[in-house]
Amino acid sequence: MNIITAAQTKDADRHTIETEPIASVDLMERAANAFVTAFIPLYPDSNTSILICCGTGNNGGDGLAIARLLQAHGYDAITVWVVRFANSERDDFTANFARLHNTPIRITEFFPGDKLPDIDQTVIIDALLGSGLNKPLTGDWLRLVKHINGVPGRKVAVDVPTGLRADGIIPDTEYALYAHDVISFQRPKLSFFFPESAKAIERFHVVDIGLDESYIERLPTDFRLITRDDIQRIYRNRLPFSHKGTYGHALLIAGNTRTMGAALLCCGASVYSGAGLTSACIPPAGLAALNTCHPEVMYCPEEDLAEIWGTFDAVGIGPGLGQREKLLTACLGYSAKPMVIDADAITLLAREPSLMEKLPTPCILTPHMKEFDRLFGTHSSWWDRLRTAREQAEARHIVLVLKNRYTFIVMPDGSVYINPTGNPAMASGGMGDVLTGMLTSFLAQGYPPQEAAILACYLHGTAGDQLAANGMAVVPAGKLIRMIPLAIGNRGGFS
Ligand SMILES: NC(=O)C1=CN([C@@H]2O[C@H](COP(=O)(O)OP(=O)(O)OC[C@H]3O[C@@H](n4cnc5c(N)ncnc54)[C@H](OP(=O)(O)O)[C@@H]3O)[C@@H](O)[C@H]2O)[C@@H](O)CC1
Ligand SMILES: Nc1ncnc2c1ncn2[C@@H]1O[C@H](COP(=O)(O)OP(=O)(O)O)[C@@H](O)[C@H]1O
Ligand SMILES: [K+]
Repeated sequence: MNIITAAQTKDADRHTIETEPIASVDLMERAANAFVTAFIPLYPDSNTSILICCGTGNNGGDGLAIARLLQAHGYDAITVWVVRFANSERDDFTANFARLHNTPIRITEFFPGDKLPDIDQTVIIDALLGSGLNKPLTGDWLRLVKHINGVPGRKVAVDVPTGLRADGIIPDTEYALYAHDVISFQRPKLSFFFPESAKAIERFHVVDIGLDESYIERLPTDFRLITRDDIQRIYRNRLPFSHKGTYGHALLIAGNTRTMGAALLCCGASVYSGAGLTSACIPPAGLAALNTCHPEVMYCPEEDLAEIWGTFDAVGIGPGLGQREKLLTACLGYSAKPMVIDADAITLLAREPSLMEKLPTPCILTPHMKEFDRLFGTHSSWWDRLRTAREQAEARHIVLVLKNRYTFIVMPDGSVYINPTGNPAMASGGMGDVLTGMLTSFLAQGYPPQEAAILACYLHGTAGDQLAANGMAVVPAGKLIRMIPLAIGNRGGFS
């Protein structure tokens, strides 16, 4: 799914108005209806007291239409504020302002410098500014947003929280409204996927407002959101006459005395992700544990590595490797084969940059933020970090899996795939080791690196999401492994 900029959204808006055709005020009505349909299940009590704060642009116009529609749905404790801090108003705002006068809803207008009354409503809907934001909040706007942030009510933003940029860098210095819920139109905005947006968003929902989808999908963009459709398209069913040889042999080079669990986790993840065979190159001290936890996995002694290297279809190296990191240097000297490089092996790359010149094709690197900065230098924002990732992936023809709440998969052509699955219950040690096992497994099964990365990241998150939906507040990595076959079986979606 294409993620588009605010300017492209405006363009899709214009295109839909011209070609559907639909009057712009009717499109606003459709957007407001879509908002209300998503809002009601979140806040079903129609006695909820609601304050709707509206600017005088289209975001404010949406707010006025939402007020009228909520009232028609039986919400009868609605108050509307209209803030006239700008000199102008949009036509669709004007039309909806007139329509609101035919309802019993009370409207209070505020002008620059006005004292702001206390807010005691349970829910505050933010329709002040949306994707039209073009400068930081200052003056009366800033004062108002601080006032709203200071009250305990739940905040629900229309399209984008006021003050948050829809795309581009999110400077620390810019203040924004903090929304518990954002109900966004047609597409999530690119900024929602950056950790810096946490100051403005607790969670977001996306509603279809009927813009021309085929037009949107044709718009040029470097950013795509992975969807379940992608998984269904990419995943290849296991065939009736297939056998273990059909699904490749994955080798995991991992583990050390204190971190043997990392090796067990990534080996288990490889087995459960469907590799025909999985071998582990671990210190002998881990053998009893390996055979107990994962009897499916074979042992590859370190000293045999060079000799049997040719039998593997893909190699993952790094989790819990510790001092055995030098094995990476040896591996990069053998014949090239699909590789996943993670954790301690990434740290070694950072210490010995000449090794970066020897990366095989295809190769997937899976750094979290600290590993990424160790490798490519410190970055002051995620936007900068992503720019570096794109430059590096292109220059080195590698796939970079930049792990986070929303993992960015950066492809060798510089395009970025954003993974939406996963949740904070997964924020615990070993989760990345599982991902490395999954990636190596899919590479061994013959998926190209781009597809392996999309499958592994999405299904890793789906497995965690399903466990969280089953009520697990914490999802340990070992538990997640067992859910992988079901995540695959359901092709990335549980109903
Ligand atoms: N296709 C869609 O998705 C649809 C979108 N729709 C809705 O339209 C919304 C976008 O509306 P919008 O373009 O009128 O801009 P909006 O956000 O209301 O701001 C108003 C004006 O404020 C100004 N301004 C900017 N920054 C400022 C600042 N820091 N401090 C003070 N002023 C500032 C700036 O004016 P300027 O400075 O350029 O004069 C800006 O134009 C979108 O979020 C969605 O809710 C739906 O109705 C239907 C379909
Ligand atoms: N809050 C979260 N939401 C979604 N995914 C998460 C969250 N926290 C962690 N993860 C996922 O868990 C993995 C953690 O990887 P990493 O930091 O390398 O863990 P470890 O080194 O302990 O194995 C990543 O794939 C990341 O996307
Ligand atoms: K808003």
